[in-house]
Amino acid sequence: MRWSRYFRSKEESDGLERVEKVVVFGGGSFGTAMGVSLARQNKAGQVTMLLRDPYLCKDINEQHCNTRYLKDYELPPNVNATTSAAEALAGAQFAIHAVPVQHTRAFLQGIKELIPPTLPIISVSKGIEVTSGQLMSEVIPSVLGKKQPTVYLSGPSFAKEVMMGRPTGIVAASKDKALARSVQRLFASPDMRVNTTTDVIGVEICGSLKNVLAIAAGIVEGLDLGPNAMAALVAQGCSEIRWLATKMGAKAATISGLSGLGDIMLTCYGSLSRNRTVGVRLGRGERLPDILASSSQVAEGVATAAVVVNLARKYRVQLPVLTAVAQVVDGHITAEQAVFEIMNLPQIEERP
Ligand SMILES: NC(=O)C1=CN([C@@H]2O[C@H](COP(=O)(O)OP(=O)(O)OC[C@H]3O[C@@H](n4cnc5c(N)ncnc54)[C@H](O)[C@@H]3O)[C@@H](O)[C@H]2O)C=CC1
Ligand SMILES: O=C(CO)COP(=O)(O)O
Repeated sequence: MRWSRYFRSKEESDGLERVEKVVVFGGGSFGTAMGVSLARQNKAGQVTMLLRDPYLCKDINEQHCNTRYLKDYELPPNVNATTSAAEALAGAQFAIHAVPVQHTRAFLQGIKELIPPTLPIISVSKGIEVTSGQLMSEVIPSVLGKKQPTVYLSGPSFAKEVMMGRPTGIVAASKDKALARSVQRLFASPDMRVNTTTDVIGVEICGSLKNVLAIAAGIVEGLDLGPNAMAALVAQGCSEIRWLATKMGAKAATISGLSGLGDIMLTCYGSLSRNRTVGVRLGRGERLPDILASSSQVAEGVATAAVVVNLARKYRVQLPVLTAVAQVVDGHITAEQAVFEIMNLPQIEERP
């Protein structure tokens, strides 16, 4: 970066050091990690997490530890937690929304009277609401109104790595360019690079579908099919995501960027992925209800898989891998049958 640009961006970031309070909706691993990332670089600011569980609040406030989701990490002193939405929202200048997609509507409906109409909501949740087929960029405005400022933050970013301060690159997507730049400056740090884009749909659909593809990658791992199969599967999955995302209006640069290819690679190959882990266990022959019952963390791809079938129909695209995941998840076929069916599809010419 040229020095002149460095100093310009420094000036802008100094402005955001005046952010005194950020509220985090949801006290799981990613809400905590992103809140901590902000708290570390702005020690004079306050990060307040809004949780449902008073015992977890007590641990966060007294032991400075999220004992349920990230028990191996100490939280900075300027991170606190409350179960009171009024207390959490009072004076907040940004809200990070990290409640799982399927619970977002009910959660926001419950607190919407307390959310100021000018408060920017930064959604980090990745998935599609099953009941409506909507992305977060549709769900949030449908509850809070179209005028609520919103940004969608996505990209390859495991919560634990963010907690460890490892270098991470993400994308802030908003139709409001100035707001996307504010969020870029808010999160940018020596550990975190943040790109901006106006391609909200691209960022959101890639972030949602990569979770479904990661389940497929886990299945290949669990069935021990080997690296040839894994590479073929991930390449096919990338094509399917590109076909659907393009029809939905996503830009090519988004699909090949951090929130597309970047997050596909992380989630399909990274052992920290919950979606991939669900796939590994399915591939090893475990039943989905048992897998879900034994995990306290959300794997958004399980719910999103169900919606993919409708999207394939609506946008008239064939998505053999992604729809096979849906069939395995809903118990129609086993993981072995899915592999057999995909391998026995007609041989084809490469498609653009
Ligand atoms: N963990 C990660 O590495 C990353 C997660 N994400 C996304 O962030 C979102 C949140 O994920 P995590 O924090 O990892 O999940 P998590 O499973 O660690 O925690 C989920 C949190 O949501 C809360 N919650 C669940 N149902 C709720 C309800 N009805 N009302 C209010 N709160 C509720 C839980 O109590 C918990 O605090 C997901 O959409 C995920 O895809 C995005 C990037 C990375
Ligand atoms: O979205 C993620 C990383 O970018 C996290 O993936 P999992 O939800 O599969 O753990």
